[in-house]
Amino acid sequence: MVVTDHNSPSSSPVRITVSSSGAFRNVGLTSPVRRASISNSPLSGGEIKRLSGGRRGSGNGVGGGGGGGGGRYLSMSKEEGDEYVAYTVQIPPTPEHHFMSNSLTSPEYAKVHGNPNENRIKDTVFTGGFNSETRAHARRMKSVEEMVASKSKLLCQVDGCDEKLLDKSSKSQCECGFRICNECYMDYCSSRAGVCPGCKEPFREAGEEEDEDDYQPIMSEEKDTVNPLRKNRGGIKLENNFSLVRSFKAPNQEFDHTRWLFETNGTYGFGNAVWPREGCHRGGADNYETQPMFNDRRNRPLTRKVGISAAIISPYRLLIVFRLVALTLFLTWRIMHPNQEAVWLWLMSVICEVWFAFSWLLDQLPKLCPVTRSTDLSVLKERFEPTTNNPKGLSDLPGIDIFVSTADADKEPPLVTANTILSILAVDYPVDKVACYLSDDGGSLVTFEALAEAASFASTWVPFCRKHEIEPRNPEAYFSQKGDPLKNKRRVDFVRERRRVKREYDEFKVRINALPETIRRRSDACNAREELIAKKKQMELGGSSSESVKVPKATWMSDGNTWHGTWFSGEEDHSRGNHAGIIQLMLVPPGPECTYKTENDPEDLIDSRNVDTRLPMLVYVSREKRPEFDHNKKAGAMNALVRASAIMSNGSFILNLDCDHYIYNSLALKEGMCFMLDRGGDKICYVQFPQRFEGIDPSDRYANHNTVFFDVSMRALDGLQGPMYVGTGCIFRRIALYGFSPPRATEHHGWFGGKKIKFSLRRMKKNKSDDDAEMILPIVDDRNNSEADDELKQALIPERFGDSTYLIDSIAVAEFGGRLIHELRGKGSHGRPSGSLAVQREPIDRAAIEEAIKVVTCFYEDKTEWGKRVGWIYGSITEDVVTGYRMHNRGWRSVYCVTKRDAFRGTAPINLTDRLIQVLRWATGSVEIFFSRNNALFASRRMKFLQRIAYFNVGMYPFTSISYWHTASSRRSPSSPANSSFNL
Ligand SMILES: O=c1ccn([C@@H]2O[C@H](COP(=O)(O)OP(=O)(O)O[C@H]3O[C@H](CO)[C@@H](O)[C@H](O)[C@H]3O)[C@@H](O)[C@H]2O)c(=O)[nH]1
Ligand SMILES: [Mn+2]
Repeated sequence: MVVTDHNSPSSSPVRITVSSSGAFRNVGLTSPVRRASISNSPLSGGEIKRLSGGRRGSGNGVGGGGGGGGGRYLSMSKEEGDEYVAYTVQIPPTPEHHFMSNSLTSPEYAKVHGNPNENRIKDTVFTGGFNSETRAHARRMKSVEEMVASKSKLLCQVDGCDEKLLDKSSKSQCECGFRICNECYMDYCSSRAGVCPGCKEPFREAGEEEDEDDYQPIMSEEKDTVNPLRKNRGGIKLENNFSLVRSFKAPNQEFDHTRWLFETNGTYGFGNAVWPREGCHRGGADNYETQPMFNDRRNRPLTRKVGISAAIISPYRLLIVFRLVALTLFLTWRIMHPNQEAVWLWLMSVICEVWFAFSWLLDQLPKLCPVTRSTDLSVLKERFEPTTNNPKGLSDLPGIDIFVSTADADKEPPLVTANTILSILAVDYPVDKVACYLSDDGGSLVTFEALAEAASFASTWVPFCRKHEIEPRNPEAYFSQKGDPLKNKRRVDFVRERRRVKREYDEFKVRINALPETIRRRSDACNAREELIAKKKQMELGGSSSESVKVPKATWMSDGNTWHGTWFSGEEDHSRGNHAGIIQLMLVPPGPECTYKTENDPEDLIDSRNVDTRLPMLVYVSREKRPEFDHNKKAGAMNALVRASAIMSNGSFILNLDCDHYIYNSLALKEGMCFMLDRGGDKICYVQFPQRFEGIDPSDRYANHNTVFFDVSMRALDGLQGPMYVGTGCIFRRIALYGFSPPRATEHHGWFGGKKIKFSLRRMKKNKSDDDAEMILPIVDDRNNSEADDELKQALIPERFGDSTYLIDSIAVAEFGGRLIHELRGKGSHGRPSGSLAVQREPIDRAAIEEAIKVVTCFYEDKTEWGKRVGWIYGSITEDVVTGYRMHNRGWRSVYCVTKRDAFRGTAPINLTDRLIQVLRWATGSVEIFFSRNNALFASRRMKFLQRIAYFNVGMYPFTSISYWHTASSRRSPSSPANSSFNL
């Protein structure tokens, strides 16, 4: 492996200026192409840091990765090394972190080591945020826990009350589990605005939203069962005003939640922000002496499930029944009336028809209970984002790593990839929580330099998008949009700045499109020079000038180095499928606080005062490729990114995008996170978004839109524990990708899975025999450390994840970041204190980058479970379906997130050949699934019956083609009895 440092004037692709002194770093980028304004500036000297994995030394045996990092780096110059040392992998200072690493043992920590709660208070609780917990709050939490422990289960837990619980049922009044007798409950309701003394939240009934549909009450438009409030509890009368719900349909027939919420008494659970609950305060009609409690809104769910109206679904179900009856009658008739003259043909036709009927049934059954969902971004903002009171506060949202895959710079134009990257860099999510990784399987310099160009252009584009709320944030798509660009734009400088940015983008486009030519010319010149030097040397050594010298035709980078990836000439070690691993940090992780320009520099294209100019971290990764290894296509590329990102940013969630799918709705990430962070979200392994396509002819002649699949089947599957993973546009929970099991699951026993058994996996005893199938999450519990310690060691054995300790250490941190906040966590899972993620990301140090290089080498996966149980699953060319299937098999659920404005948009093959190849590939993948252990016939009990049928059908559908083929070919002969075949 090589570390190259260069100080060549004005020609480096990226110049990263880092102040080595403190926490604040400036990211300065100059364009890779020399432009007058830049090369004149005093800052034009540049340096580039690139680490690349070289060919494994012959002495290094396969699997001998232990010494993988050692001695393979050239030294870096001192100061630059120091700058890198200033970075370390982001590990929020959580109790778990202290447990994992001993480097952070402050004396303070040591003092309180014995008390994990104390520890939590010291290190992770931040004061000041609108919704963040205060130290006092955390203390109270602790005391509540003590109280729970000390008091008998049947007595009221309110201090100073020893009343027996009147309601003998085991349920407590509030979901926090705080038990309270009826009298105290009444007291708290009337005098203290209905706040539970346990959790300091308005009372919410325990078990109100448990399991099966536990993260949202089903809200069906016909049944007004929206509000699970008990209407007459202890004399509290609640006005029944729910009939209003019916009228809250927007003109486009969609249910208007905001109106419903604010214009009725409908509440999201207990404690509505707008209407003080009746009966909860004294006084008569004008009893508004209690301020509406806006804090109560944290009890509103982030998402809701909306049942599809019976007016639509009932006729549909009826139709299915009707068709089923007709089919049965028809088939009986067919079988009863054999054609004696052509028995064989008749038999074949009947078989085909039965098959059609069967596959139709397989297709229809899983569609019986579709759902739609909606999210509430305002709740997300209130709960996790800094507020107007504290605008400088850090966001409490978990980190997301975004993976973009590209494989071939010829087939996947770099301009498209660059645009995708720009749409990601401008996404509306806390900047320091986003990290973008581009996986370049081609190892192409064109892609590399296109990415550097994109990083440079982003410093104009991203602030422009933020300032004027541009949608979509893909410049190509934005500038080619039809319609008035001025719509909804209020700022006076919009027109001028748009014009400037457009001009800049046009130049950017020209540069990107010229890249192959630029690089070729540059390389030719460099190669000619090298040849000349070689010749000179040969002459000096006494050779004749006529003798030709062999100089490899290298591809040259703009900084005067040969490229580590593939060369145009395809030399050995520099060809597709045989090149070193490369990791380049294009944009360093941003600081935690918004950086605004203080004065307006006339040189700047846009006036970015009051606009955050930070850019998210951006990394170029090209994994090592050697001919003797199987690279497993996209799945392999993604797994390399999973590992590299675990070390460099370790976001608890991962978004996967193909290079041709860009973010069309800048709020998409937040929409997806609503599901992950809502009550019950800890059971969700991924949120799949529909794939939408652009540039398809209006008649969609090759059925690129797949409307039935994306708008019917997937919605239907959403009602059956979750849609399949179908590739691009999917947010994963990192630990689900690591192969862990969900915190709790439901098993479906008996015929058609009618009997449900719910259990919590994390509390399960360890004496499970089929350990092979099960991987329990290594929860680091604050209470019983020793036991967790064992479990952790067991689950994280290097045989599973490979021998990178960095990677293994990062797992618990990723798990912590994906937890729900305490108030929302469900049974059997662990929460995190709210505010615990509002910490500064720790910088990346050089060792981390070295480690990241190590984990993208070919041999890292040898003798590990990557691709078998961990990460994207290998062995099928439709890796996506299998990967999702395995997760569902473990009991995870998934969610289908259809947003009003498409979340992502992409391009699809628009010529017949490409489309056929694509469809053939999918069908081949399906057949592979059918004949593998991933056939849904062998699915676990944690899958619902209909869900299994849906997965079974995935493996089954290609076989229908045989029947089609038979029917079609027998139809050609006019005398064929199969002419009467019905047409589905
Ligand atoms: O060796 C490879 C091959 C492909 N890819 C990437 O994988 C993605 C998907 O490949 P593509 O040929 O575009 O397949 P599509 O049929 O368009 O993609 C759909 O089907 C694939 C499964 O067959 C899924 O992986 C995709 O997410 C899904 O969008 C692209 O971004 C490629 O760059 C790699 O990174 N490495
Ligand atoms: Mn594609």
